[in-house]
Amino acid sequence: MYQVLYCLTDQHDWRLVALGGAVCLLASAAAISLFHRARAARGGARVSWVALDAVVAGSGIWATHFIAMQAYGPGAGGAYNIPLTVLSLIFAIAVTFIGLSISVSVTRAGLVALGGAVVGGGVAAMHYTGMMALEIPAHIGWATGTVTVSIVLGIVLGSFALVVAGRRDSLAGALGATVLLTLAIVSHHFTAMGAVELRPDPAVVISGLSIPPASLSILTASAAAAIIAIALAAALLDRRAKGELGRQQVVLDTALENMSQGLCMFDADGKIQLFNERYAAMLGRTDIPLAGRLLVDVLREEQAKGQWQGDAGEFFARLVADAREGRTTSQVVTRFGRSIRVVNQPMQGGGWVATFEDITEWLEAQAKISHMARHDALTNLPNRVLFHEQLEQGLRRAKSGDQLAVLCLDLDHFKDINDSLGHPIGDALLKEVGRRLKATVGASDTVARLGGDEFAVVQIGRSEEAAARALAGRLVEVISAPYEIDDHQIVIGVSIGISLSPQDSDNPDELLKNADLALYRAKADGRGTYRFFETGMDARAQARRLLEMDLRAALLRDEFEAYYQPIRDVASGRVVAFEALLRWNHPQRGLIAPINFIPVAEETGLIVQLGEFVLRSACSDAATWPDDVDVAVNLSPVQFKSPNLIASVTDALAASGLAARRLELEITESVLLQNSEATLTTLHELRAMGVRISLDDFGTGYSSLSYLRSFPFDKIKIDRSFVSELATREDSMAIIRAVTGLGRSLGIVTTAEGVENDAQLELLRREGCTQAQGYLFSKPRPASDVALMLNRPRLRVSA
Ligand SMILES: Nc1nc2c(ncn2[C@@H]2O[C@@H]3COP(=O)(O)O[C@H]4[C@@H](O)[C@H](n5cnc6c(=O)[nH]c(N)nc65)O[C@@H]4COP(=O)(O)O[C@H]3[C@H]2O)c(=O)[nH]1
Repeated sequence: MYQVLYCLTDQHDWRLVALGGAVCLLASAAAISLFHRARAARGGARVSWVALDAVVAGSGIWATHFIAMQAYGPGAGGAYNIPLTVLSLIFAIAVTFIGLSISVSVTRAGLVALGGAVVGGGVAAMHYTGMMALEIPAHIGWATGTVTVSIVLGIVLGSFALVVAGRRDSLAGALGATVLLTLAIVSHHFTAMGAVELRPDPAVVISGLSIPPASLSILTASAAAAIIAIALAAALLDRRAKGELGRQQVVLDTALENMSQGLCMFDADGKIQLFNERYAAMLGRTDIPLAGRLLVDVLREEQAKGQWQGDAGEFFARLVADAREGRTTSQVVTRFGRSIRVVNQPMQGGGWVATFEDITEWLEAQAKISHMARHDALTNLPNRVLFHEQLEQGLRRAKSGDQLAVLCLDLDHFKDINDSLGHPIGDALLKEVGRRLKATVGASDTVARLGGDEFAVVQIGRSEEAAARALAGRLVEVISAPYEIDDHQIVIGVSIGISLSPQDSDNPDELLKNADLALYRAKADGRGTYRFFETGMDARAQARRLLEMDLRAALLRDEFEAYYQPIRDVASGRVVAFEALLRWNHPQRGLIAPINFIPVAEETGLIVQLGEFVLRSACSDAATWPDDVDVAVNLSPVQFKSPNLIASVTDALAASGLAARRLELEITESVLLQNSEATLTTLHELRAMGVRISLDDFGTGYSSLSYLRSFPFDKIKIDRSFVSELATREDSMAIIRAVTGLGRSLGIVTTAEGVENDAQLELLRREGCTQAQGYLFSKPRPASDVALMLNRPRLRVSA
């Protein structure tokens, strides 16, 4: 130590030492700056930066050494061997290049230090080669211990210098590293110089291949100038790079702050490295310091404020572990009433980026879409899709003991309301029906609208027939109560079909189908009622479907024919008219009576075509009869719903040339039951054409008498059930008496149907009945038999 101090103070020119130190500091600063650039670069660019760095550092070490040697008094008389001087420069640059290459490409502090040690070794290699180049008239000896210390100093301080430089690219880091590298070079040099032991020997000859100190001064000055130039260029480049970096930073900041998502970047330890304001705002972390903090500390702080629940440590550890194992995780969390989707994406080299997206509106829209897909828009009741799911769910529960009933509901003649009062009223009615249904069923039952005027109910947990029956009865009653919609009083009935689980099936589709079949039955049985599913309904429905297909084919194949039954004047016995009765000449089944196909024809609408056929046939047949013989044709209620009725009557009359007064149309009370306003208008129009209107099957309805007031009928036809019971039931006699009396006083013709014997005819004559019709005179017969029926008073031959 003393030796080194002595060497410094007594053997060196301080001004030159200061100059060497300055050159060394400058070169170190440039070297560290270039080291940072090299670390930031990749591939070929990095190699170039390292090479430049090695040239600057190597030249700096070399220049420092030779400037310091100028300051070394004992060496003043000597010269420098050229090859060794050059070799020392090559050593300085080459070894530094190796050391820098190591430190630049690694992150582990140990390896960075190794690179620094190599650089320190380079300083020593340069120094001792440079000393070997010194040629003075003396022998140079070395104090081994001091030599070792000088090498260790260079290596250790060199390591420190690069470790500090590698830690971070900051001004403080750069300054620290510069000082350490300068110290490494300077301390090595002067310690090594302290190890020199000169033994003067004038016999030592200076070789011819040496450079005099004056020339070396020029060389070292050039090297120093080159270093300064390179240092300036590096500083400039550094500045430009920093400027570019700054601009990129601004762009990045702008992008980050204008993102609709929140973003936060964490390092491998879970420390917050970067975040945007949206992140802080979304998670309510605007008043908490975030930058550089461990996420777990932030969470704990929030927890203390009551803004975060859970085990912060465990949550944090899981996040760090997921990132370490390269797992991308995603979850939806709720913060301040908002739903936020968080995605944690691991980064290469450790750490993760978390993005936060507010998906509240998106989730709401999703929920709305899913609601719309499973609910009916008008009534907001579950639709067929959801109903099916609920039914399945109910059945699953039923399997564990509970039982259930499916009720299918259909509003009676809803189409009439829609057609006559308009769709807005129809819609309002459906809504109200839905509301009433919901209000009537039990809390655990479900109501759905399956479409149109079809509703369904699942009664859960109570499958006994009695419970389903009670509910169905209640529903019929509740739905049938009058509705007040937009100043319209509406009355509508409902038909209900019921199937039970597990009795009828435990399969949702089958239960629905069975309830539907039962509904079909309820409708066929007169509507406004409910029916339970029974085995065999399926077969009946199947038979109906076959019949429907058969009917359509029969229409095309012309298998229908009008038969005629005479109607006689009771007083004179004269045939005054014939009633047209439809028959189906089935190729396999023979002659089929209307009771077997008219209901299906009415349900399917085929009755309109059939009715037109009968009208045409009856009119053209009647046109061939005597002028005083009329023809009566039955009209179905369904035909009154068709807008073509008036036109088809007009056409039939026109085509046949039959006088309208000879045509009699028979309608039943059920025609007047439906949309009476429109029906009455049609009836009046027909009447205005000269056609006569009869009220058929009188006495079988609920308020036959009241219908007589609603329209001025030309004829009342007393139902054959009263005639057949004339002799046995007094009330039948009383009814016939009342009807004939009523007819007389109103000036309406009365016709008794189903007269089968003389006794009945005699009683009817006594009561003043105008006309009679029945097997007593003839069964319905084909048109070809009309002449026969006109000429013979009684024709018992059956048809
Ligand atoms: N037991 C008994 N029955 C008698 C007697 N006299 C007549 N009948 C039957 O009573 C029915 C009278 O016709 P309806 O009441 O209008 O009842 C008709 C009518 O409502 C309907 N119908 C028949 N043809 C047509 C048609 O062309 N169009 C429409 N819409 N309905 C028709 O089918 C019903 C049944 O017709 P049919 O089977 O031909 O039955 C006829 C006739 O054969 C009798 O003395 N004893």
